[in-house]
Amino acid sequence: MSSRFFGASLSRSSTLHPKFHNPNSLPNFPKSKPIQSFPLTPRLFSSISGMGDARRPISDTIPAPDKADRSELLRSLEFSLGSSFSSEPLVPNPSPLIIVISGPSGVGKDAVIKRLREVREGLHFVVTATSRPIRPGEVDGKDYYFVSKEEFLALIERNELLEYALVYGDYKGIPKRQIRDFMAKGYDIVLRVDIQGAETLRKILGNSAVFVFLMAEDELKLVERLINRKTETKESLMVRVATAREEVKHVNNFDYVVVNAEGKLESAVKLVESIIDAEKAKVWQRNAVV
Ligand SMILES: Nc1ncnc2c1ncn2[C@@H]1O[C@H](COP(=O)(O)OP(=O)(O)OP(=O)(O)O)[C@@H](O)[C@H]1O
Repeated sequence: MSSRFFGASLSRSSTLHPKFHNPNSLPNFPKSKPIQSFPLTPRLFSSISGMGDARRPISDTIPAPDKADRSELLRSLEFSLGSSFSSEPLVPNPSPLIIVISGPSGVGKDAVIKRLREVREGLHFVVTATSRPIRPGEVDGKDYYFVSKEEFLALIERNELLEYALVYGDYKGIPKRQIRDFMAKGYDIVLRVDIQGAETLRKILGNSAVFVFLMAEDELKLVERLINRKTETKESLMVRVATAREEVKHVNNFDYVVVNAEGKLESAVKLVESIIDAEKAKVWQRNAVV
């Protein structure tokens, strides 16, 4: 982690997305003491002594606020303080975040992410690469990046995947390049992974990413949600529910837990947004490097 105010993270990407960052307003922070804009030390006194009378009280050189006009007052304050007032932002743009959203099957990961995509700008939802054949209705580059098994193995070989797994005979993995490219443009990155994937990512990214665990309000509601979705056979239902029981025990490896209660999807999405907002306001930023 490094500080938004004092650390190396002060040098920000200059390729921030134009939609939500004005590149002209990018702060050009000095390398040291970035928020000490008003040095009230020797500089002040040297400028006053330069005026001829070091013993003269500072207040004598500044017109009364109710008599002087604003620009005159500003100028004399600047003169007395020995430097002009900067209109550069005092707080630099926050570092792009990596947000890992996970939780048991049926908790609503896709539902939360779909809504987040609608309500929040500046997020990039990572598209996973897979060696599984494309299914009817799926779009390459939107649902997944569909690659052959050989291409997938080449991605592994070239260390181009942040994390990958073999799921029911098909490879699935997170392309690093996609994350790098979007972070360089100032986007925050959202990764949707199962609990095992989240555990692997925690080992790789440590505290440099934010880990959010989605939870249902109770076990019964979670099972009902899976039944209502009508996507599972009785066997897969059994496996998913049994796995979910185990998975909720892993909540301690996460930074935040968000309850996606029945009929309260909107509140869950708002809470995820608040987590992102709070993370962006942190003095000590998690600077993820992929
Ligand atoms: N807050 C909610 N209230 C009621 N129903 C919900 C809520 N959130 C999600 N659902 C519904 O629950 C079902 C499961 O949600 P979803 O498919 O998003 O879960 P998931 O965590 O992505 O599951 P999986 O890991 O199996 O893909 C869906 O039918 C979805 O519409």
